[in-house]
Amino acid sequence: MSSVREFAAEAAIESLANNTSASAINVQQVLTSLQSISYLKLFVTLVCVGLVWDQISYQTKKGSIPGPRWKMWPVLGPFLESLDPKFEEYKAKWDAGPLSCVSIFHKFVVIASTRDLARKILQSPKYVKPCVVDVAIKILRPSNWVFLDGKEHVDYRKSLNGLFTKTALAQYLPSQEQVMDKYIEKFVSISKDNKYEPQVFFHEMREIMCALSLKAFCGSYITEDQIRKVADDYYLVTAALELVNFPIILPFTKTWYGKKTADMTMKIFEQCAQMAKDHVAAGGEPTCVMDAWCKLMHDAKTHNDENARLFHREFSNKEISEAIFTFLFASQDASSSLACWLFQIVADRPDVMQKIREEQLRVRDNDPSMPLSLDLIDSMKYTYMVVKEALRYRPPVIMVPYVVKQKFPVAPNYSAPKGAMLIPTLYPSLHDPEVFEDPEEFIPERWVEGSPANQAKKNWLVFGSGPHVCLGQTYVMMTFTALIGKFAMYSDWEHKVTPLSEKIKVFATIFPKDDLHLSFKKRDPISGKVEA
Ligand code: HEM
Repeated sequence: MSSVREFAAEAAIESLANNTSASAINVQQVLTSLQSISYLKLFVTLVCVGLVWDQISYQTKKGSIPGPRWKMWPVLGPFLESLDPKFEEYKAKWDAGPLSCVSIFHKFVVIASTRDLARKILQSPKYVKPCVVDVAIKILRPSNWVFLDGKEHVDYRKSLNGLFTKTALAQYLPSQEQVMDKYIEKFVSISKDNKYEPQVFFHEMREIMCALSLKAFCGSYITEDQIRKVADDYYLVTAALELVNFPIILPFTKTWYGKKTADMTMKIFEQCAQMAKDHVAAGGEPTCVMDAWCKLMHDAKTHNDENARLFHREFSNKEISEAIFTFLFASQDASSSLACWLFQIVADRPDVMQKIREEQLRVRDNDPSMPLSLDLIDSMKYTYMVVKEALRYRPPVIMVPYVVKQKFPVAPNYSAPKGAMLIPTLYPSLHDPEVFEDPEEFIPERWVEGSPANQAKKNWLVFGSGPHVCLGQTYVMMTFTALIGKFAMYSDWEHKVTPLSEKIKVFATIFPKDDLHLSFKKRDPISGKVEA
């Protein structure tokens, strides 16, 4: 350390010595003062310079937008708050102004709370790209398509869109219906074991969502044991990818367990991908996403149109497994959030439950055993509106973090600096009183065709907008309409309302703060008789 100080002193002397003779006197002074600085003084000086620099940098980036006057914790900022995010604190930020800011560690974060600013950001791939925590790249692997940007991303996305069209989704329905039937039985059985006393159902909701996704993605190639294992362990991936996490994967930490789970799951997906390739090569019809992908590759060999050209190369098992993992990753938390709110709200609103039941029997001509199909789901207009309203009322994804690639003139009076995190918020536009009368009320009928809500397409930001708009949105609407319809016919569930039921807990997405207390009983869909 002392040699560093001496070197600094000598360097200072050398450069100054080249100047005038007046400076030569100063050289002596500088040398003397540098040599007399104690280690402690040097350290304190450096810290002070760092802190002042940190504040100046914050003020420059902040400009005129609302945010803490000073970085309260000069370096840490509201790091501790971000470890335990509170919905009310986010809401206060959105209410602070169309743009507001905060600083966490060295990261400067700008939050955009209006519909138009959110849309502008989501639709400006020239200036921004999705922001992921460092550890996500390690867990999802750097080779994953989801990290592509610009044209490369757009091209890859085109090849995936075909897996989630309505026609493609219809092929996955039979396997999904099996899962729905199984879980109706399972939820009743769990409740029976607990003497039909309401109990926490948060974990069960996550499990059914995982099982539904895995069946849709991998069909019969994934075994019941594998589904159970992935469903049991998946929360380790969510925990590893929290916004604030240690960027290096150390053994036995959250991120280490998350990576282990992700690797285990992708290994299973790789095996399934090979089975799907074999099935399609043998002339089999698609029954899951993997089959559909292999079929597109297979059919592309004999076609040369624009769509077929996207599949003129062989996607490896590893590549397919990584992409399928991103589908699970993107769907699991958001779908579980929607499931929790939907089951809670429908139980709390007997009028809504009754209308769903009436419709479910009507569209099936009073034959509850009629299998799910695209046309059948399309005819469930009221049930669809219930799902849509649940998504508006409690949008699972409230904000989507992006990172600024180059200085972005996001508003006439403000440019977001390169490297800043820019977060468009989705919640405020879905609770905008100008568009949604009584926005804090759950009103499925607001979505009837031609209504103001239905016409305000720009406010429908539940699934984002622009090049990264949710790939699974049609899947979500179809799956949940079918799911809540079947549960309403074949089961009767009770929700225990607690003071925390309507309060929002933020855990990647949003959940009822009391973790949802439910109890399910078997119900005869025709007579409506409930088993005691
Ligand atoms: C209720 C359930 C869901 C909600 C609320 C939701 C919402 C979102 C949102 C807000 C985004 C970011 C959009 C943007 O940046 O503009 C997104 C992206 C994405 N979602 Fe979903 N999602 C849900 C379920 C699903 C499901 C089931 C799948 C897969 C089957 C899926 C696949 C994806 C993918 C792959 C992306 C990234 C797309 C890209 O970067 O090109 N999501 N989703």
